[in-house]
Amino acid sequence: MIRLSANLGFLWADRPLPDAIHAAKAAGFEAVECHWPYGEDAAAVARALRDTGLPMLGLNTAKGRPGEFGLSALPGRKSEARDAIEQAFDYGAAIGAGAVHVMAGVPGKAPGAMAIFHDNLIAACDLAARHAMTVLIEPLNARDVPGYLHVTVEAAAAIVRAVARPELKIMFDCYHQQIMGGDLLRRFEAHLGAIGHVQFASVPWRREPDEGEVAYDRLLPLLREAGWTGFFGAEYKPRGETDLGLGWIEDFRRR
Ligand SMILES: O=C(O)C(=O)[C@H](O)CO
Ligand SMILES: [Mg+2]
Repeated sequence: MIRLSANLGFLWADRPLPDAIHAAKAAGFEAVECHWPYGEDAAAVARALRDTGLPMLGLNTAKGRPGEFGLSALPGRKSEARDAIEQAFDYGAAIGAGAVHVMAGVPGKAPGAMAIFHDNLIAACDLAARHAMTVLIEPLNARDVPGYLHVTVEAAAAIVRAVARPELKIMFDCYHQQIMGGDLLRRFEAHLGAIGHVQFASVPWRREPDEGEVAYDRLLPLLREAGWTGFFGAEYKPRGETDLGLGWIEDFRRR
């Protein structure tokens, strides 16, 4: 059985987060995840999670200034990066989230960026160990986010190996990795042991998974057969009202 998580950074994004959590429950999702919930009252979010029984899988560290996509690999921004990591763990712990996605940012060719990211990931892993949470890093495709520190699952896996902490895992977003070379099943299998979450959306439009070049109704069962036992995060930008585009769920569940 495919277990689905609703990414509330995109789905029902026009609603306050507690309302979006209830909408996800009503639509049949079994978990939720979010992007940057910091403007929302954590107690209200925690209450909605309790009332619906949905786990909150994760949240992102702050993006920084417009266009930055994170702070954790940027030279000269250490205190902001550490504040963003602490903020994510504080908020995540308050709502019982499972993971923090530490966003690296777009250092381009800045010297030392990888070493800076490494140090910040160690700090994040220390917090994760204290809160029994996971740290995720997510390779983002180079077309949408030019200059992002790591754009392929292979690059993310090299970082995971170098940091060598059990708390650190990869967010394998099929949308980004299809754009960065495809061959999704084989690349997923090669890195399964290092993967901590999976997301999906149509390619190239990043909309509902019932369109585009990837047959997710077939791919997700194959990822499960390959050994993935976790949730699949629906992280797409709805074509219109979120509720009107959910027909794909029924089809996927039959698989
Ligand atoms: O963009 C993505 O794919 C993500 O999962 C992150 O939350 C960053 O927006
Ligand atoms: Mg993603």
